[in-house]
Amino acid sequence: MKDVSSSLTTGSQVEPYDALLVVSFGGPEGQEDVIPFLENVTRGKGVPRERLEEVGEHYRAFGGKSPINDQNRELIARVRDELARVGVSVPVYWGNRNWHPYLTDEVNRMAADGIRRAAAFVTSAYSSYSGCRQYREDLARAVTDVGASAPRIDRLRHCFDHPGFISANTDSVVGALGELPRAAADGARLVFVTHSIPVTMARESGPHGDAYVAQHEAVASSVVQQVAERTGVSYDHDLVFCSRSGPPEVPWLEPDVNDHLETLAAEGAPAVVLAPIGFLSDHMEVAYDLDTEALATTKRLGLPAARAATVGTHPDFVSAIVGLLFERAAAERGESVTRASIGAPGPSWDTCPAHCCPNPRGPLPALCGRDDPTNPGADLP
Ligand SMILES: CC1=C(CCC(=O)O)c2cc3nc(cc4[nH]c(cc5[nH]c(cc1n2)c(C)c5CCC(=O)O)c(CCC(=O)O)c4C)C(CCC(=O)O)=C3C
Ligand SMILES: [Fe+2]
Repeated sequence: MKDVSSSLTTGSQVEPYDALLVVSFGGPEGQEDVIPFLENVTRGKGVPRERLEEVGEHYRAFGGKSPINDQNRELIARVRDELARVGVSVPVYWGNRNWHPYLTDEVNRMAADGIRRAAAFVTSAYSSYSGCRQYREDLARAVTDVGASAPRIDRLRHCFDHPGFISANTDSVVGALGELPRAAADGARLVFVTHSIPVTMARESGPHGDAYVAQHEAVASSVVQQVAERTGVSYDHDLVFCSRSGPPEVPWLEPDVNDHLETLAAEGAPAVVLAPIGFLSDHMEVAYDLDTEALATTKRLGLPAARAATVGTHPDFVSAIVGLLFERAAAERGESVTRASIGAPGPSWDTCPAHCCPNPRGPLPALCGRDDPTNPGADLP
């Protein structure tokens, strides 16, 4: 494996890029932001009113402030530190889909700063319409809104398979095992948790379908293996889902984490670790759906439980982001790169194939795919 992050340090490591753009979901910063934020998220999505009110209450209970923006500020600070540490000077920008700083405003700022070509790190590790193409549509809209002065933007590949993402998650699981009562820890079940999505969205995810679940299963088994190497214990594990939305008649991925905890308790599991591998930081889904709701379920069941940390600003995850930037830059310079990757699906791809993660409501312009007319490698359907 070519370690691009430790080679000689000059700005040339990021050529042809002159900026890194972190692209995220965004979240409200106070009570008055909650409704407009939720309107942004759910516009045209057919989310029932009762669900919206319920989720609004989750935000209200936290003072109307989602943890996600502060987490992103912290992540960006650590990425800047890491770039400085390896001697690379490149500006880092931040734009969101659903809240300030909005992507279009940030791309405008990049254009004003003279940025010509940027690499985008999207804070979503896996393939799905919500986590992949929808961000590519957001980028297309931002670039169109800004017009001719907008930079060209390349999205960095999904990070689910990156060794730094896997090892950061392993560290978190080992840490959580250490919080369990000693007698119960060795028999603990590792319960990996991610965001539920509609079954049809899961079926159409990735270049050949079914990528969303396959990628999570691969991460879960890589982490289980690394945990076994570190602790000497081979833990049983499951993949479960949280934060189901949508109308009740539309099937979403199951089992729900709370239902699964009931099952484990009935089977006599001595303890559980909840490992939120589907979330890169402590989003509202983690703060509410896991730390509030699922941990209340374990308490009611008398099941000892610990929640593993999200990768957040773990140093391995921060250097994974910088590694992905250097890897892609080298590939764009025409150098041959070995992609750092762990797990059965193999390294994720730079440019999405034409029908990857389709929009369930019909096609919209999207950057960074083979069906993107602005992409020099376009291979239009
Ligand atoms: C796959 C996936 C990710 C992971 C990838 C990624 O990170 O992008 C993700 C992230 C997030 N989802 C978030 C919040 C919300 N998601 C909603 C609704 C939905 N999510 C969906 C999927 C995903 N969502 C889907 C299929 C819907 C139904 C509506 C639709 O088809 O789009 C709703 C509306 C209410 C509701 O329906 O629950 C809210 C408020 C926040 C911010 C949290 C915070 O504030 O800390 C984050 C990071
Ligand atoms: Fe969501």
